[in-house]
Amino acid sequence: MLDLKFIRENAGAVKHAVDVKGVNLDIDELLRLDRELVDLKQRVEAMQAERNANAKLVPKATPEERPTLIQRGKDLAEEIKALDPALRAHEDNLRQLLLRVPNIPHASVPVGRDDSENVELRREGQLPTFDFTPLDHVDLLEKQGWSDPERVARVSGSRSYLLKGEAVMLEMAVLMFAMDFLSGRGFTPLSTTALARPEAFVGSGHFPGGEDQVYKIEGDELMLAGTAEVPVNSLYAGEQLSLEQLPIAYAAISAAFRSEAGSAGRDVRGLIRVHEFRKVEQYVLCRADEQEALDWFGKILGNAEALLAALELPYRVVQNCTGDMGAGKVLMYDIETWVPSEEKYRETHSCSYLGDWQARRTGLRYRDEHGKLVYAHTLNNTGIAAPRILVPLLENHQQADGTIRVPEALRPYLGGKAVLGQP
Ligand SMILES: Nc1ncnc2c1ncn2[C@@H]1O[C@H](COS(=O)(=O)NC(=O)[C@@H](N)CO)[C@@H](O)[C@H]1O
Repeated sequence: MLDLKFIRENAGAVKHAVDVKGVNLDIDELLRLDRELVDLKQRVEAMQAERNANAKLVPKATPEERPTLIQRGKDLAEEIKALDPALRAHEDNLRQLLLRVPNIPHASVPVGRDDSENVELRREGQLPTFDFTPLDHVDLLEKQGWSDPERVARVSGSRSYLLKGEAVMLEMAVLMFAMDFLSGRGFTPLSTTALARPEAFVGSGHFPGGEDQVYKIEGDELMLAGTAEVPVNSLYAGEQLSLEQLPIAYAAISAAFRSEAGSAGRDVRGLIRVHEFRKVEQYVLCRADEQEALDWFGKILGNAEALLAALELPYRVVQNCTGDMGAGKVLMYDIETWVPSEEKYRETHSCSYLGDWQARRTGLRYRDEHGKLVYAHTLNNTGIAAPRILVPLLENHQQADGTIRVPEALRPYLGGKAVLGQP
């Protein structure tokens, strides 16, 4: 959400953001509604002023004048009350529109319609060469008896997954490694629920618009978040944080649930796109200072890159174009990790800076050095998401006999093993 004053004074920039982000919103309609609401509020204030002035006359009035004055006071009270529904309706309509206003993209963001126009910034790591025919992750899991896709599909349908044996230890090892790594870099570990109230989805910016991605619970207002970003972003909603409490930096591990509505037919095989997964999420809440926030952007991006480097996985960093960054982002980079079986880089991390757009809709404020209440800036990036990360992990480190070489960094989490699986 942007400041209404900012929208009034920068309608052109906001309309440009609406246009380049492909948001379906009429800013002129919003500004018209805003003006109507201002007029309505001024009318009510004028009537209240008249009513107050009128009330002061009553004690000084003569017995003849008093009834008229008292009646006038009652009439004014009725007229003010009669305007209430219109005032409330206008405020609600305006808020609904404000929640849809996109953030202004950073000057460096390439204008584009969709992910095909994202810009590759750099590639890191050597692509693997195999002197044998490599298997894809589904066949590797099958070969090692680490999966049971038919049985789990019978119980839990498509986009479900079950890991068995050492693949389970690998999944937990990579998540624990990420938590260890991030807490070593000053991120406070959190283990959070994925359950959250609808307001938390509004606060993060997933609502309005992303309702169809979220699993709801019959008869319960709580919903299942697709990322710990949703509950974590609302932990401090409505509080007045102190400067001493900032910056807040969390490494939050949670389950993540996604309906993947609209993804029919995409990535239906294997572990890339499932309904429930686990994610270690990097979340930062800092002062409303773009330079400090951009430094944090570099840190959380760098953390993810360092994790991938430690896992000895080749990847590339892309900058998301305006059409593939979502309404709330100022700046967004995806990290895509090499998947040999597809001979493609596939997204494994998504790093975002949202300015005060989330803070404004969540109510995340702090008292600055002048004692002024200021909306904070927020950022987030994936630390590690499993099982998706297992796809490049298994495929890049597979050996000719179908066993998996364990990257050095993970060995301490796997009892020192250098290889997983049986030849
Ligand atoms: N359906 C899914 N199945 C498995 N992994 C997924 C799924 N959806 C997303 N992920 C993983 O979660 C990561 C982050 O998801 S995201 O929507 O791109 N971004 C966020 O959720 C942000 N909060 C940053 O983590 C993705 O890069 C991917 O690695």
